[in-house]
Amino acid sequence: MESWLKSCGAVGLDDLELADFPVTGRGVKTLRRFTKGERILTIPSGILWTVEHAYADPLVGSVLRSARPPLSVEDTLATYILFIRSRESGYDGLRSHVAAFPTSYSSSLFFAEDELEVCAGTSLYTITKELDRSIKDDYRALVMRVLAQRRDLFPLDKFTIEDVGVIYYKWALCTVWSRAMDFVLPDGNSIRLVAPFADMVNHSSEVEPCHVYDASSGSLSVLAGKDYEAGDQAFIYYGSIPNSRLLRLYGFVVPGNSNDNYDLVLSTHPSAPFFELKQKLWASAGLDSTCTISLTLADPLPKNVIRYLRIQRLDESDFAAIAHRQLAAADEKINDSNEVEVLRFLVESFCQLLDGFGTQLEKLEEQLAEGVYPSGGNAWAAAHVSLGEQRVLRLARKRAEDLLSAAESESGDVRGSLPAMARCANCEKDSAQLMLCGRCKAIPYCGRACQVAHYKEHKAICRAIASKSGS
Ligand SMILES: C[S@@+](CC[C@H](N)C(=O)[O-])C[C@H]1O[C@@H](n2cnc3c(N)ncnc32)[C@H](O)[C@@H]1O
Repeated sequence: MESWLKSCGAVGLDDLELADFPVTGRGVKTLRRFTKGERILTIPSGILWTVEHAYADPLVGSVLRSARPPLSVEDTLATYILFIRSRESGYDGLRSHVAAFPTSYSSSLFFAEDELEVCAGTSLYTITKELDRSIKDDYRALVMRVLAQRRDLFPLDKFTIEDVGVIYYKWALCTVWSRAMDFVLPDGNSIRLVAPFADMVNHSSEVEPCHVYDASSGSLSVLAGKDYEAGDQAFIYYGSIPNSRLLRLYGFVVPGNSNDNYDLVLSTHPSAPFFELKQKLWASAGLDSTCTISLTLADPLPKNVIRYLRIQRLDESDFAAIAHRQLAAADEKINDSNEVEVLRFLVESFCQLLDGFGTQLEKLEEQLAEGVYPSGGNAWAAAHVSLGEQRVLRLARKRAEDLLSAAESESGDVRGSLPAMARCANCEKDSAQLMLCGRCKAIPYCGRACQVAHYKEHKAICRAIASKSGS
């Protein structure tokens, strides 16, 4: 591959070589000192893998171009890679690059059931399962749209025998996910490319972003993201990516990843009361009736979550009261009861989400410390994804609990003392004989039967309040 790259004008290969390193596996070794910012490697336009290059291919270009509906960028690249891989002659340079791709990947897509189970409750768990299903459908659609149209270019034994084909297709997708680089062009469009040899450079969060695409020449360069001594591994920065995404796309995790997050999906059914009015309010607050908000370690409870819920939980009397004023950003609380309701709902929701994790945070930490999951293995990586998401959610819950305490004391709705004429939380009957839940001492019931009937709904918030008050 190196001689092909040099003959095509690649610059920098004499000062670099491929080598095996602990943790990252194969990577690029520097053979001399480099100062931060210095150019290490340039791969010229002609030998990059892009959609344009695939479209320009004399054999397969027109097939890819004419697919209807058009193929996605990743399907175009994956199909082109599969096509090159299947050639027995010609395309020597590209074939030498394909021959250097890993033969298997450690993306969560390839995890055994019990390995994936370790991160049950995470977004990775759900997405991986969905992806596994959708890849089979996508492959069938690809066969119909492209592969079966030209058996001469896509031979049956390598492409269209269902099980074999799906395995090849998954491999090609993982190749694109783990090796492609994305850039925004000066005209605002974006480009996804795979650059031979530059795609051998591993990720480190300790280097500055240092791979650049020159739109005028169409070449890809890697600069030194820090100072290197001869013999050091050269790195690039793949991006601020949480472990869930790293594991799905690249097949590795960074323990204690500061980019870990939890994608909170907020949605409201269109049959909900006042849905259209609420939809307008969400739009004026820059939100949508269904939105995904990323909770992060740095900002575990973004304002948009509360903005969304303030609007979602407006009732008839709120609408009457706010009709005369603009509720544009929902930045300020709407009224005391709405605020308390929003925050109680949030605390409860976070408790339920946390309850949904297959293995709780403390248990995972204990298992990792005891070496239950072999370091660097699939289950170990899945455990780190779960840890990251649970840590973010716990911070979010704590933030919501603190806000709830403040809102309750402001509104006079302080837990622990029964307001006059309070109602049973289950049957909502007024009663002078109400008793409080013995554990959280916050929620009133008219009797044991109602307390038992309400337990399923109550248990999450009960646990949260009780753990906060130490009972
Ligand atoms: C762009 S390729 C880099 C070259 C790759 N190591 C190879 O041998 O082809 C990306 C893949 O390298 C590995 N990798 C990159 N950075 C890593 C890191 N910091 N820790 C562990 N594996 C890493 C992952 O397998 C990832 O999918």
